[in-house]
Amino acid sequence: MKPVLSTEEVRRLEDLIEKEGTSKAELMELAGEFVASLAEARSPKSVLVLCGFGNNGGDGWVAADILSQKGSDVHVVTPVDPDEIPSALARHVARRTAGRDVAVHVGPSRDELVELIEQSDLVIDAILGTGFHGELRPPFNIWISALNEIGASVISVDVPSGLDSETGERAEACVRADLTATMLAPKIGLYSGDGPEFAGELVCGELYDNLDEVIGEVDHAAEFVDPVDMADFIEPLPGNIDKYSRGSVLVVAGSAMYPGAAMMAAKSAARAGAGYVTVAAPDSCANLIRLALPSIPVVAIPSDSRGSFGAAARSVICEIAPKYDVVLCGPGMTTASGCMQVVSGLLESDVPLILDADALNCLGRGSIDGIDKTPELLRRNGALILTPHHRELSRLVAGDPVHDLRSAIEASQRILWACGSDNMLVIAKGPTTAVVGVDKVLIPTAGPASLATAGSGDVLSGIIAGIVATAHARSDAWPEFGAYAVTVHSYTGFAAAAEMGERSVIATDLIDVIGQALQLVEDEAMHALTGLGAAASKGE
Ligand SMILES: NC(=O)C1=CN([C@@H]2O[C@H](COP(=O)(O)OP(=O)(O)OC[C@H]3O[C@@H](n4cnc5c(N)ncnc54)[C@H](OP(=O)(O)O)[C@@H]3O)[C@@H](O)[C@H]2O)[C@@H](O)CC1
Ligand SMILES: [K+]
Repeated sequence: MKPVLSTEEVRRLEDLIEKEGTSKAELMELAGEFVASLAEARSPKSVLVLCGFGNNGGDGWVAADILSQKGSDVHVVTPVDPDEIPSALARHVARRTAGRDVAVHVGPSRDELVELIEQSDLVIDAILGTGFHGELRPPFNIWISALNEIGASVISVDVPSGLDSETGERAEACVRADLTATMLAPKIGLYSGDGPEFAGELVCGELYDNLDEVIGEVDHAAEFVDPVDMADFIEPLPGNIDKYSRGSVLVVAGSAMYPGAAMMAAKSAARAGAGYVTVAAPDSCANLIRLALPSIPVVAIPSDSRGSFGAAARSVICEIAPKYDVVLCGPGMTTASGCMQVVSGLLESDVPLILDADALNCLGRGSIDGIDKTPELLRRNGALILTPHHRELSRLVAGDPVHDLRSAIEASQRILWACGSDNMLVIAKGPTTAVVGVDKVLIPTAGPASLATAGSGDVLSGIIAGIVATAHARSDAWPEFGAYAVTVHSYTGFAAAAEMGERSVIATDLIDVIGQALQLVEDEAMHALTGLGAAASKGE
Protein backbone atom coordinates (compact mmCIF):
# COMPACT_ATOMS: atom_id res chain seq x y z
CA MET A 1 0.00 0.00 0.00
CA LYS A 2 1.28 3.45 -0.84
CA PRO A 3 0.70 6.41 1.47
CA VAL A 4 -1.35 9.31 0.12
CA LEU A 5 -0.70 12.50 2.08
CA SER A 6 -2.43 15.75 2.85
CA THR A 7 -0.47 18.95 2.20
CA GLU A 8 0.19 19.34 5.91
CA GLU A 9 1.45 15.75 6.17
CA VAL A 10 3.85 16.40 3.27
CA ARG A 11 5.24 19.46 5.08
CA ARG A 12 5.77 17.41 8.23
CA LEU A 13 7.48 14.74 6.17
CA GLU A 14 9.85 17.28 4.58
CA ASP A 15 10.73 18.58 8.06
CA LEU A 16 11.43 15.05 9.28
CA ILE A 17 13.63 14.32 6.27
CA GLU A 18 15.51 17.55 6.95
CA LYS A 19 16.07 16.48 10.55
CA GLU A 20 17.47 13.22 9.25
CA GLY A 21 20.06 15.21 7.32
CA THR A 22 18.65 15.79 3.83
CA SER A 23 17.89 19.49 3.34
CA LYS A 24 14.99 20.93 1.34
CA ALA A 25 17.56 22.28 -1.11
CA GLU A 26 18.79 18.72 -1.71
CA LEU A 27 15.20 17.51 -2.08
CA MET A 28 14.67 20.17 -4.72
CA GLU A 29 17.71 18.92 -6.65
CA LEU A 30 16.35 15.37 -6.44
CA ALA A 31 12.87 16.49 -7.49
CA GLY A 32 14.32 18.31 -10.51
CA GLU A 33 16.40 15.24 -11.43
CA PHE A 34 13.29 13.08 -11.24
CA VAL A 35 11.31 15.38 -13.51
CA ALA A 36 14.22 15.61 -15.94
CA SER A 37 14.48 11.82 -16.12
CA LEU A 38 10.78 11.54 -16.99
CA ALA A 39 11.14 14.26 -19.62
CA GLU A 40 14.25 12.65 -21.09
CA ALA A 41 12.39 9.37 -21.51
CA ARG A 42 10.24 11.19 -24.09
CA SER A 43 13.35 12.29 -26.05
CA PRO A 44 12.25 15.89 -26.59
CA LYS A 45 14.40 18.08 -28.83
CA SER A 46 12.97 21.24 -27.37
CA VAL A 47 11.57 21.68 -23.87
CA LEU A 48 9.69 24.62 -22.40
CA VAL A 49 9.70 24.93 -18.60
CA LEU A 50 7.09 27.20 -17.04
CA CYS A 51 8.24 28.26 -13.57
CA GLY A 52 6.32 30.04 -10.81
CA PHE A 53 7.55 32.03 -7.80
CA GLY A 54 7.90 29.18 -5.31
CA ASN A 55 9.69 25.87 -4.81
CA ASN A 56 7.57 24.14 -7.44
CA GLY A 57 9.24 26.58 -9.83
CA GLY A 58 12.57 25.64 -8.22
CA ASP A 59 12.04 22.01 -9.22
CA GLY A 60 11.41 23.25 -12.76
CA TRP A 61 14.63 25.30 -12.88
CA VAL A 62 16.66 22.27 -11.75
CA ALA A 63 15.03 20.08 -14.40
CA ALA A 64 15.69 22.74 -17.05
CA ASP A 65 19.37 22.82 -16.13
CA ILE A 66 19.75 19.04 -16.33
CA LEU A 67 17.86 18.75 -19.62
CA SER A 68 19.96 21.43 -21.26
CA GLN A 69 23.15 19.68 -20.09
CA LYS A 70 21.82 16.51 -21.69
CA GLY A 71 21.47 18.26 -25.02
CA SER A 72 17.85 19.45 -25.22
CA ASP A 73 17.07 22.95 -26.41
CA VAL A 74 15.58 24.41 -23.19
CA HIS A 75 13.52 27.56 -22.71
CA VAL A 76 12.37 28.72 -19.29
CA VAL A 77 9.49 31.11 -18.76
CA THR A 78 9.41 32.99 -15.46
CA PRO A 79 7.14 35.80 -14.22
CA VAL A 80 10.11 37.73 -12.76
CA ASP A 81 13.86 37.91 -13.22
CA PRO A 82 15.65 35.04 -11.39
CA ASP A 83 17.14 37.58 -8.94
CA GLU A 84 13.64 38.65 -7.90
CA ILE A 85 12.19 35.20 -7.20
CA PRO A 86 10.88 35.40 -3.62
CA SER A 87 11.67 31.80 -2.53
CA ALA A 88 15.37 31.71 -1.57
CA LEU A 89 15.74 28.05 -2.58
CA ALA A 90 14.14 28.61 -5.97
CA ARG A 91 16.09 31.87 -6.49
CA HIS A 92 19.35 30.03 -5.97
CA VAL A 93 18.67 27.33 -8.59
CA ALA A 94 17.11 29.86 -10.98
CA ARG A 95 20.24 32.06 -10.91
CA ARG A 96 22.42 29.02 -11.42
CA THR A 97 20.36 27.75 -14.37
CA ALA A 98 20.05 31.19 -15.97
CA GLY A 99 23.84 31.40 -16.06
CA ARG A 100 24.00 28.28 -18.19
CA ASP A 101 22.89 27.27 -21.67
CA VAL A 102 19.18 27.93 -21.17
CA ALA A 103 17.04 30.64 -22.80
CA VAL A 104 15.18 32.60 -20.10
CA HIS A 105 12.00 34.54 -20.98
CA VAL A 106 10.84 36.96 -18.29
CA GLY A 107 7.11 37.82 -18.30
CA PRO A 108 6.39 37.12 -21.99
CA SER A 109 3.18 38.35 -23.59
CA ARG A 110 0.47 35.78 -24.34
CA ASP A 111 1.44 35.75 -28.01
CA GLU A 112 5.11 35.23 -27.20
CA LEU A 113 4.19 32.42 -24.84
CA VAL A 114 1.97 30.74 -27.44
CA GLU A 115 4.88 30.81 -29.89
CA LEU A 116 7.20 29.25 -27.31
CA ILE A 117 4.70 26.51 -26.52
CA GLU A 118 4.15 25.75 -30.19
CA GLN A 119 7.90 25.49 -30.80
CA SER A 120 8.48 22.94 -28.03
CA ASP A 121 7.92 19.17 -28.00
CA LEU A 122 7.29 19.05 -24.29
CA VAL A 123 6.20 21.51 -21.61
CA ILE A 124 7.15 21.12 -17.96
CA ASP A 125 4.58 22.76 -15.71
CA ALA A 126 6.38 24.01 -12.60
CA ILE A 127 4.10 26.99 -12.01
CA LEU A 128 2.36 26.04 -8.77
CA GLY A 129 2.50 23.06 -6.46
CA THR A 130 1.33 22.47 -2.92
CA GLY A 131 1.59 26.21 -2.16
CA PHE A 132 -1.29 27.13 -4.49
CA HIS A 133 -4.26 28.68 -2.74
CA GLY A 134 -7.17 31.04 -3.47
CA GLU A 135 -7.96 32.52 -6.87
CA LEU A 136 -5.41 31.98 -9.62
CA ARG A 137 -3.65 35.31 -10.22
CA PRO A 138 -2.15 36.67 -13.47
CA PRO A 139 -0.04 35.88 -15.32
CA PHE A 140 -0.55 32.21 -14.42
CA ASN A 141 -4.21 32.07 -15.44
CA ILE A 142 -3.16 33.39 -18.87
CA TRP A 143 -0.25 30.93 -19.16
CA ILE A 144 -2.43 27.98 -18.22
CA SER A 145 -5.30 28.77 -20.57
CA ALA A 146 -2.79 29.19 -23.43
CA LEU A 147 -1.17 25.87 -22.57
CA ASN A 148 -4.49 24.00 -22.48
CA GLU A 149 -5.76 25.62 -25.66
CA ILE A 150 -2.72 24.48 -27.61
CA GLY A 151 -2.99 20.97 -26.19
CA ALA A 152 0.75 20.66 -25.65
CA SER A 153 2.29 17.53 -24.18
CA VAL A 154 2.72 18.39 -20.49
CA ILE A 155 4.49 16.96 -17.46
CA SER A 156 3.24 18.64 -14.29
CA VAL A 157 5.58 18.89 -11.34
CA ASP A 158 4.04 17.61 -8.09
CA VAL A 159 0.44 18.59 -9.00
CA PRO A 160 -1.09 20.17 -12.11
CA SER A 161 -0.89 23.94 -11.58
CA GLY A 162 -4.26 25.34 -10.61
CA LEU A 163 -5.29 22.17 -8.76
CA ASP A 164 -5.64 22.37 -4.99
CA SER A 165 -3.40 19.57 -3.72
CA GLU A 166 -5.63 19.09 -0.69
CA THR A 167 -9.16 19.21 -2.07
CA GLY A 168 -8.64 18.38 -5.73
CA GLU A 169 -10.69 21.44 -6.63
CA ARG A 170 -9.41 23.23 -9.67
CA ALA A 171 -9.16 26.90 -10.48
CA GLU A 172 -10.97 28.12 -13.57
CA ALA A 173 -7.69 27.57 -15.40
CA CYS A 174 -5.92 24.36 -14.44
CA VAL A 175 -3.18 22.54 -16.31
CA ARG A 176 -4.38 19.39 -18.02
CA ALA A 177 -1.31 17.19 -17.70
CA ASP A 178 -0.37 14.05 -19.59
CA LEU A 179 1.75 13.00 -16.65
CA THR A 180 2.12 14.29 -13.12
CA ALA A 181 5.42 13.69 -11.35
CA THR A 182 4.50 13.95 -7.70
CA MET A 183 7.18 14.18 -5.01
CA LEU A 184 7.66 11.82 -2.03
CA ALA A 185 4.04 10.69 -1.95
CA PRO A 186 0.89 11.43 -3.96
CA LYS A 187 -1.15 14.27 -2.53
CA ILE A 188 -4.76 13.45 -1.60
CA GLY A 189 -6.06 16.12 -4.02
CA LEU A 190 -4.71 14.08 -6.93
CA TYR A 191 -7.38 11.47 -6.16
CA SER A 192 -10.17 13.85 -5.22
CA GLY A 193 -12.50 16.15 -7.19
CA ASP A 194 -10.89 17.20 -10.47
CA GLY A 195 -7.53 15.62 -9.58
CA PRO A 196 -7.78 12.32 -11.49
CA GLU A 197 -9.01 14.08 -14.64
CA PHE A 198 -6.32 16.78 -14.70
CA ALA A 199 -3.31 14.84 -13.39
CA GLY A 200 -3.16 12.31 -16.23
CA GLU A 201 -0.81 9.43 -15.48
CA LEU A 202 0.55 9.68 -11.97
CA VAL A 203 4.11 8.75 -11.02
CA CYS A 204 5.74 9.28 -7.68
CA GLY A 205 9.37 10.22 -7.12
CA GLU A 206 10.44 8.83 -3.77
CA LEU A 207 13.53 11.11 -3.77
CA TYR A 208 14.79 9.97 -0.39
CA ASP A 209 16.44 6.58 0.25
CA ASN A 210 14.95 5.97 3.68
CA LEU A 211 11.51 7.20 2.75
CA ASP A 212 9.78 3.99 3.85
CA GLU A 213 11.04 4.47 7.41
CA VAL A 214 10.36 8.20 7.74
CA ILE A 215 6.96 8.20 6.09
CA GLY A 216 5.65 5.90 8.81
CA GLU A 217 6.24 8.68 11.31
CA VAL A 218 3.64 11.01 9.78
CA ASP A 219 -0.09 10.38 9.54
CA HIS A 220 -1.41 9.32 6.15
CA ALA A 221 -4.58 10.86 4.77
CA ALA A 222 -5.08 7.51 2.98
CA GLU A 223 -3.29 4.53 1.47
CA PHE A 224 -3.49 3.67 -2.20
CA VAL A 225 -4.15 -0.04 -2.69
CA ASP A 226 -2.83 -1.87 -5.74
CA PRO A 227 -3.83 -5.36 -6.86
CA VAL A 228 -0.44 -6.52 -5.50
CA ASP A 229 -1.65 -5.52 -2.03
CA MET A 230 -4.51 -8.00 -2.50
CA ALA A 231 -2.20 -10.98 -2.82
CA ASP A 232 -2.73 -12.01 0.81
CA PHE A 233 -6.48 -11.97 0.36
CA ILE A 234 -6.73 -14.06 -2.76
CA GLU A 235 -6.81 -17.70 -1.84
CA PRO A 236 -7.40 -20.67 -4.10
CA LEU A 237 -10.61 -22.61 -3.41
CA PRO A 238 -9.68 -25.63 -1.27
CA GLY A 239 -10.95 -28.99 -2.48
CA ASN A 240 -12.78 -29.92 0.68
CA ILE A 241 -15.45 -27.24 0.92
CA ASP A 242 -19.16 -27.27 0.37
CA LYS A 243 -21.53 -24.53 -0.72
CA TYR A 244 -22.08 -23.34 2.87
CA SER A 245 -18.47 -23.28 3.98
CA ARG A 246 -17.63 -21.35 0.80
CA GLY A 247 -19.61 -18.47 2.28
CA SER A 248 -23.30 -17.71 2.48
CA VAL A 249 -25.09 -14.44 1.80
CA LEU A 250 -28.64 -13.36 2.49
CA VAL A 251 -29.70 -10.53 0.18
CA VAL A 252 -32.59 -8.58 1.71
CA ALA A 253 -33.74 -6.48 -1.20
CA GLY A 254 -36.24 -5.65 -3.91
CA SER A 255 -39.78 -4.34 -4.18
CA ALA A 256 -42.56 -4.48 -6.76
CA MET A 257 -41.03 -1.31 -8.18
CA TYR A 258 -37.37 -2.43 -8.20
CA PRO A 259 -36.99 -6.20 -8.42
CA GLY A 260 -33.93 -5.87 -10.69
CA ALA A 261 -31.74 -4.39 -7.96
CA ALA A 262 -32.24 -7.51 -5.82
CA MET A 263 -31.46 -9.76 -8.79
CA MET A 264 -28.26 -7.91 -9.66
CA ALA A 265 -26.98 -7.80 -6.08
CA ALA A 266 -27.70 -11.52 -5.51
CA LYS A 267 -26.18 -12.67 -8.79
CA SER A 268 -23.10 -10.51 -8.18
CA ALA A 269 -22.63 -12.02 -4.70
CA ALA A 270 -22.75 -15.51 -6.21
CA ARG A 271 -20.40 -14.59 -9.07
CA ALA A 272 -17.98 -13.05 -6.55
CA GLY A 273 -17.58 -16.41 -4.92
CA ALA A 274 -20.27 -16.95 -2.28
CA GLY A 275 -21.29 -20.61 -2.35
CA TYR A 276 -24.82 -20.08 -1.13
CA VAL A 277 -26.88 -16.95 -1.81
CA THR A 278 -30.51 -16.52 -0.80
CA VAL A 279 -32.77 -13.58 -1.58
CA ALA A 280 -35.39 -12.40 0.91
CA ALA A 281 -37.75 -10.24 -1.17
CA PRO A 282 -41.32 -8.95 -0.80
CA ASP A 283 -43.83 -11.50 -2.15
CA SER A 284 -44.85 -8.87 -4.70
CA CYS A 285 -41.67 -9.57 -6.68
CA ALA A 286 -40.42 -12.92 -5.32
CA ASN A 287 -41.66 -14.95 -8.29
CA LEU A 288 -40.08 -12.61 -10.79
CA ILE A 289 -36.74 -12.98 -9.02
CA ARG A 290 -37.13 -16.78 -8.88
CA LEU A 291 -37.66 -16.88 -12.63
CA ALA A 292 -34.68 -14.67 -13.31
CA LEU A 293 -32.31 -16.47 -10.94
CA PRO A 294 -33.01 -20.20 -11.03
CA SER A 295 -29.88 -21.05 -9.02
CA ILE A 296 -30.79 -18.76 -6.13
CA PRO A 297 -33.51 -19.59 -3.57
CA VAL A 298 -35.94 -16.76 -2.88
CA VAL A 299 -37.80 -16.39 0.40
CA ALA A 300 -41.06 -14.49 -0.16
CA ILE A 301 -41.73 -11.99 2.62
CA PRO A 302 -45.18 -10.43 3.20
CA SER A 303 -45.46 -7.13 1.30
CA ASP A 304 -47.28 -3.93 2.10
CA SER A 305 -49.95 -2.55 -0.25
CA ARG A 306 -47.28 -1.00 -2.51
CA GLY A 307 -45.19 -4.12 -2.86
CA SER A 308 -42.42 -3.22 -0.39
CA PHE A 309 -41.58 -5.15 2.78
CA GLY A 310 -44.63 -5.14 5.05
CA ALA A 311 -45.06 -5.05 8.81
CA ALA A 312 -44.29 -8.76 9.28
CA ALA A 313 -41.00 -8.57 7.37
CA ARG A 314 -38.80 -7.65 10.32
CA SER A 315 -39.49 -10.77 12.39
CA VAL A 316 -39.28 -13.20 9.43
CA ILE A 317 -36.01 -11.73 8.14
CA CYS A 318 -34.40 -11.42 11.59
CA GLU A 319 -35.20 -15.08 12.23
CA ILE A 320 -33.40 -16.36 9.12
CA ALA A 321 -30.58 -13.80 9.00
CA PRO A 322 -28.27 -15.38 11.65
CA LYS A 323 -27.93 -18.50 9.49
CA TYR A 324 -25.80 -16.58 6.98
CA ASP A 325 -22.21 -15.41 7.04
CA VAL A 326 -23.26 -11.98 5.79
CA VAL A 327 -26.52 -10.13 5.20
CA LEU A 328 -26.69 -7.51 2.45
CA CYS A 329 -29.71 -5.25 2.90
CA GLY A 330 -31.03 -2.42 0.77
CA PRO A 331 -30.92 -2.65 -3.05
CA GLY A 332 -34.27 -1.66 -4.56
CA MET A 333 -35.99 -1.98 -1.20
CA THR A 334 -37.65 1.49 -0.92
CA THR A 335 -37.95 3.29 2.41
CA ALA A 336 -41.45 2.06 3.32
CA SER A 337 -42.07 1.67 7.05
CA GLY A 338 -41.66 -2.12 6.83
CA CYS A 339 -38.19 -1.54 5.36
CA MET A 340 -37.25 0.85 8.15
CA GLN A 341 -38.18 -1.87 10.64
CA VAL A 342 -36.17 -4.49 8.75
CA VAL A 343 -33.08 -2.26 8.92
CA SER A 344 -33.44 -1.57 12.64
CA GLY A 345 -34.08 -5.27 13.33
CA LEU A 346 -30.96 -6.32 11.43
CA LEU A 347 -28.90 -3.67 13.21
CA GLU A 348 -30.03 -5.09 16.56
CA SER A 349 -28.89 -8.57 15.51
CA ASP A 350 -25.24 -9.66 15.60
CA VAL A 351 -25.03 -10.89 12.02
CA PRO A 352 -22.32 -9.24 9.86
CA LEU A 353 -24.29 -6.67 7.91
CA ILE A 354 -23.87 -4.61 4.75
CA LEU A 355 -26.30 -1.71 4.38
CA ASP A 356 -26.62 -0.30 0.88
CA ALA A 357 -28.91 1.99 -1.11
CA ASP A 358 -32.40 2.24 0.45
CA ALA A 359 -31.21 0.67 3.71
CA LEU A 360 -28.97 3.73 4.05
CA ASN A 361 -31.86 6.02 3.22
CA CYS A 362 -33.90 4.25 5.92
CA LEU A 363 -31.02 4.88 8.32
CA GLY A 364 -30.89 8.54 7.35
CA ARG A 365 -34.63 8.92 7.87
CA GLY A 366 -34.40 7.17 11.23
CA SER A 367 -31.96 9.70 12.68
CA ILE A 368 -32.78 13.34 13.28
CA ASP A 369 -29.53 15.30 12.99
CA GLY A 370 -27.48 12.79 11.06
CA ILE A 371 -26.30 9.37 12.13
CA ASP A 372 -23.05 10.84 13.44
CA LYS A 373 -25.22 12.51 16.12
CA THR A 374 -27.11 9.30 16.90
CA PRO A 375 -24.30 6.72 16.93
CA GLU A 376 -26.28 4.43 19.22
CA LEU A 377 -28.31 3.46 16.13
CA LEU A 378 -25.23 1.82 14.66
CA ARG A 379 -23.50 0.39 17.72
CA ARG A 380 -23.66 -3.38 17.56
CA ASN A 381 -21.56 -6.45 18.22
CA GLY A 382 -21.55 -7.69 14.64
CA ALA A 383 -19.54 -6.07 11.88
CA LEU A 384 -21.21 -3.37 9.81
CA ILE A 385 -20.39 -2.05 6.34
CA LEU A 386 -22.16 1.02 4.92
CA THR A 387 -21.80 1.59 1.17
CA PRO A 388 -23.15 5.09 0.45
CA HIS A 389 -22.51 7.10 -2.70
CA HIS A 390 -21.91 10.80 -2.14
CA ARG A 391 -25.60 11.82 -2.05
CA GLU A 392 -26.49 9.00 0.33
CA LEU A 393 -23.53 9.86 2.52
CA SER A 394 -24.59 13.49 2.59
CA ARG A 395 -28.08 12.43 3.70
CA LEU A 396 -26.53 10.30 6.46
CA VAL A 397 -24.77 13.35 7.91
CA ALA A 398 -27.88 15.55 7.84
CA GLY A 399 -27.25 17.13 4.45
CA ASP A 400 -23.67 18.34 4.94
CA PRO A 401 -22.21 18.54 1.46
CA VAL A 402 -20.30 15.51 0.20
CA HIS A 403 -19.06 16.14 -3.31
CA ASP A 404 -15.58 14.73 -3.61
CA LEU A 405 -13.19 12.21 -2.12
CA ARG A 406 -12.00 14.48 0.65
CA SER A 407 -15.47 15.47 1.87
CA ALA A 408 -16.55 11.81 1.56
CA ILE A 409 -13.66 10.68 3.76
CA GLU A 410 -14.43 13.40 6.31
CA ALA A 411 -18.13 12.51 6.50
CA SER A 412 -17.32 8.78 6.77
CA GLN A 413 -14.82 9.42 9.56
CA ARG A 414 -17.35 11.53 11.45
CA ILE A 415 -19.76 8.59 11.44
CA LEU A 416 -17.08 6.05 12.36
CA TRP A 417 -15.49 8.13 15.09
CA ALA A 418 -18.89 8.96 16.60
CA CYS A 419 -19.61 5.24 16.81
CA GLY A 420 -16.08 4.48 17.97
CA SER A 421 -16.48 1.02 16.54
CA ASP A 422 -13.57 -0.84 15.04
CA ASN A 423 -15.79 -3.41 13.36
CA MET A 424 -17.41 -0.83 11.13
CA LEU A 425 -16.51 0.29 7.65
CA VAL A 426 -17.81 2.96 5.30
CA ILE A 427 -17.23 2.34 1.61
CA ALA A 428 -17.78 5.83 0.22
CA LYS A 429 -18.55 5.35 -3.47
CA GLY A 430 -17.60 7.98 -6.03
CA PRO A 431 -15.40 8.47 -9.08
CA THR A 432 -12.65 7.55 -6.60
CA THR A 433 -14.05 5.26 -3.93
CA ALA A 434 -12.64 5.32 -0.39
CA VAL A 435 -12.80 2.39 2.01
CA VAL A 436 -12.85 4.12 5.36
CA GLY A 437 -12.20 2.24 8.60
CA VAL A 438 -11.90 3.72 12.05
CA ASP A 439 -8.10 3.91 11.80
CA LYS A 440 -7.33 3.70 8.08
CA VAL A 441 -8.51 4.92 4.72
CA LEU A 442 -7.85 2.78 1.66
CA ILE A 443 -8.14 4.02 -1.91
CA PRO A 444 -8.46 1.13 -4.36
CA THR A 445 -7.84 1.44 -8.09
CA ALA A 446 -10.64 3.49 -9.63
CA GLY A 447 -12.65 2.06 -12.49
CA PRO A 448 -13.52 3.64 -15.84
CA ALA A 449 -16.47 5.95 -16.56
CA SER A 450 -18.45 2.93 -17.76
CA LEU A 451 -19.08 2.09 -14.09
CA ALA A 452 -21.23 5.20 -13.80
CA THR A 453 -24.38 3.40 -14.88
CA ALA A 454 -27.65 2.55 -13.12
CA GLY A 455 -27.36 -0.66 -11.12
CA SER A 456 -23.56 -0.49 -10.86
CA GLY A 457 -23.91 0.10 -7.11
CA ASP A 458 -26.05 -3.04 -6.72
CA VAL A 459 -23.31 -4.99 -8.47
CA LEU A 460 -20.69 -3.53 -6.14
CA SER A 461 -22.67 -4.32 -2.99
CA GLY A 462 -23.16 -7.88 -4.26
CA ILE A 463 -19.42 -8.23 -4.92
CA ILE A 464 -18.64 -6.90 -1.45
CA ALA A 465 -21.08 -9.38 0.11
CA GLY A 466 -19.69 -12.29 -1.90
CA ILE A 467 -16.08 -11.47 -1.08
CA VAL A 468 -16.71 -10.76 2.59
CA ALA A 469 -18.75 -13.97 2.95
CA THR A 470 -15.96 -16.09 1.55
CA ALA A 471 -13.58 -14.45 4.01
CA HIS A 472 -15.74 -15.09 7.07
CA ALA A 473 -12.80 -16.23 9.15
CA ARG A 474 -10.94 -12.95 8.67
CA SER A 475 -13.30 -10.21 9.78
CA ASP A 476 -10.29 -8.33 11.23
CA ALA A 477 -9.31 -7.48 7.67
CA TRP A 478 -12.61 -6.11 6.37
CA PRO A 479 -11.07 -2.86 5.11
CA GLU A 480 -8.69 -4.89 2.96
CA PHE A 481 -11.49 -7.15 1.73
CA GLY A 482 -13.60 -4.06 1.07
CA ALA A 483 -10.74 -2.63 -1.01
CA TYR A 484 -10.40 -5.94 -2.82
CA ALA A 485 -14.11 -5.90 -3.68
CA VAL A 486 -13.94 -2.31 -4.95
CA THR A 487 -10.91 -3.23 -7.08
CA VAL A 488 -12.76 -6.19 -8.58
CA HIS A 489 -15.72 -3.91 -9.35
CA SER A 490 -13.35 -1.43 -11.04
CA TYR A 491 -11.92 -4.24 -13.13
CA THR A 492 -15.40 -5.37 -14.19
CA GLY A 493 -15.65 -1.86 -15.64
CA PHE A 494 -12.41 -2.30 -17.60
CA ALA A 495 -13.33 -5.79 -18.77
CA ALA A 496 -16.89 -4.87 -19.77
CA ALA A 497 -15.72 -1.69 -21.54
CA ALA A 498 -13.21 -3.77 -23.52
CA GLU A 499 -16.04 -6.03 -24.68
CA MET A 500 -18.97 -3.66 -25.04
CA GLY A 501 -17.33 -0.26 -25.57
CA GLU A 502 -17.06 2.22 -22.71
CA ARG A 503 -20.31 4.04 -23.49
CA SER A 504 -22.46 0.94 -23.89
CA VAL A 505 -21.79 -0.93 -20.67
CA ILE A 506 -24.87 -1.64 -18.55
CA ALA A 507 -24.83 -3.06 -15.05
CA THR A 508 -25.73 -6.61 -16.05
CA ASP A 509 -22.63 -6.67 -18.30
CA LEU A 510 -20.55 -6.01 -15.21
CA ILE A 511 -21.99 -9.09 -13.51
CA ASP A 512 -21.09 -11.28 -16.46
CA VAL A 513 -17.42 -10.31 -16.22
CA ILE A 514 -16.96 -10.58 -12.44
CA GLY A 515 -15.11 -13.85 -12.99
CA GLN A 516 -12.78 -12.19 -15.50
CA ALA A 517 -12.24 -9.27 -13.16
CA LEU A 518 -11.34 -11.58 -10.26
CA GLN A 519 -8.84 -13.28 -12.54
CA LEU A 520 -7.36 -9.99 -13.78
CA VAL A 521 -6.83 -8.75 -10.23
CA GLU A 522 -5.31 -12.08 -9.24
CA ASP A 523 -3.00 -12.17 -12.29
CA GLU A 524 -1.84 -8.62 -11.68
CA ALA A 525 -1.21 -9.30 -8.01
CA MET A 526 0.71 -12.50 -8.68
CA HIS A 527 2.74 -11.11 -11.58
CA ALA A 528 3.77 -8.10 -9.54
CA LEU A 529 4.67 -10.37 -6.63
CA THR A 530 6.78 -12.67 -8.72
CA GLY A 531 8.49 -9.70 -10.36
CA LEU A 532 7.07 -10.36 -13.80
CA GLY A 533 5.40 -6.96 -13.98
CA ALA A 534 1.74 -6.17 -14.38
CA ALA A 535 1.09 -8.25 -17.45
CA ALA A 536 -2.65 -8.39 -17.06
CA SER A 537 -3.67 -5.08 -18.50
CA LYS A 538 -7.19 -4.41 -17.36
CA GLY A 539 -8.90 -6.37 -20.06
CA GLU A 540 -7.00 -4.91 -22.99
N1 LIG B 1 7.15 17.95 -0.87
C1 LIG B 1 8.46 17.85 -1.05
O1 LIG B 1 9.12 17.10 -0.45
C2 LIG B 1 9.15 18.67 -1.98
C3 LIG B 1 8.54 19.78 -2.51
N2 LIG B 1 9.11 20.49 -3.46
C4 LIG B 1 8.32 21.39 -4.26
O2 LIG B 1 7.90 22.49 -3.54
C5 LIG B 1 6.57 22.76 -3.88
C6 LIG B 1 5.92 23.60 -2.84
O3 LIG B 1 6.60 24.81 -2.86
P1 LIG B 1 6.01 26.12 -2.19
O4 LIG B 1 5.58 25.81 -0.82
O5 LIG B 1 7.04 27.14 -2.36
O6 LIG B 1 4.71 26.41 -3.03
P2 LIG B 1 4.45 26.60 -4.62
O7 LIG B 1 3.47 25.62 -4.99
O8 LIG B 1 5.71 26.66 -5.38
O9 LIG B 1 3.70 28.02 -4.71
C7 LIG B 1 4.04 29.09 -3.88
C8 LIG B 1 4.13 30.36 -4.69
O10 LIG B 1 2.98 30.49 -5.51
C9 LIG B 1 2.28 31.68 -5.16
N3 LIG B 1 0.83 31.45 -5.23
C10 LIG B 1 0.05 30.75 -4.39
N4 LIG B 1 -1.23 30.77 -4.78
C11 LIG B 1 -1.25 31.50 -5.91
C12 LIG B 1 -2.28 31.90 -6.78
N5 LIG B 1 -3.55 31.55 -6.55
N6 LIG B 1 -1.98 32.64 -7.85
C13 LIG B 1 -0.71 33.03 -8.08
N7 LIG B 1 0.32 32.69 -7.27
C14 LIG B 1 0.06 31.94 -6.20
C15 LIG B 1 2.71 31.98 -3.78
O11 LIG B 1 2.52 33.36 -3.55
P3 LIG B 1 1.90 33.89 -2.16
O12 LIG B 1 0.59 33.23 -1.97
O13 LIG B 1 2.88 33.53 -1.14
O14 LIG B 1 1.74 35.36 -2.40
C16 LIG B 1 4.16 31.56 -3.79
O15 LIG B 1 4.97 32.55 -4.38
C17 LIG B 1 5.98 21.41 -4.07
O16 LIG B 1 4.77 21.42 -4.77
C18 LIG B 1 7.10 20.71 -4.81
O17 LIG B 1 7.02 20.95 -6.19
C19 LIG B 1 10.45 20.12 -3.90
O18 LIG B 1 11.17 21.25 -4.24
C20 LIG B 1 11.24 19.40 -2.86
C21 LIG B 1 10.54 18.28 -2.33
K1 LIG C 1 2.88 22.17 -11.04
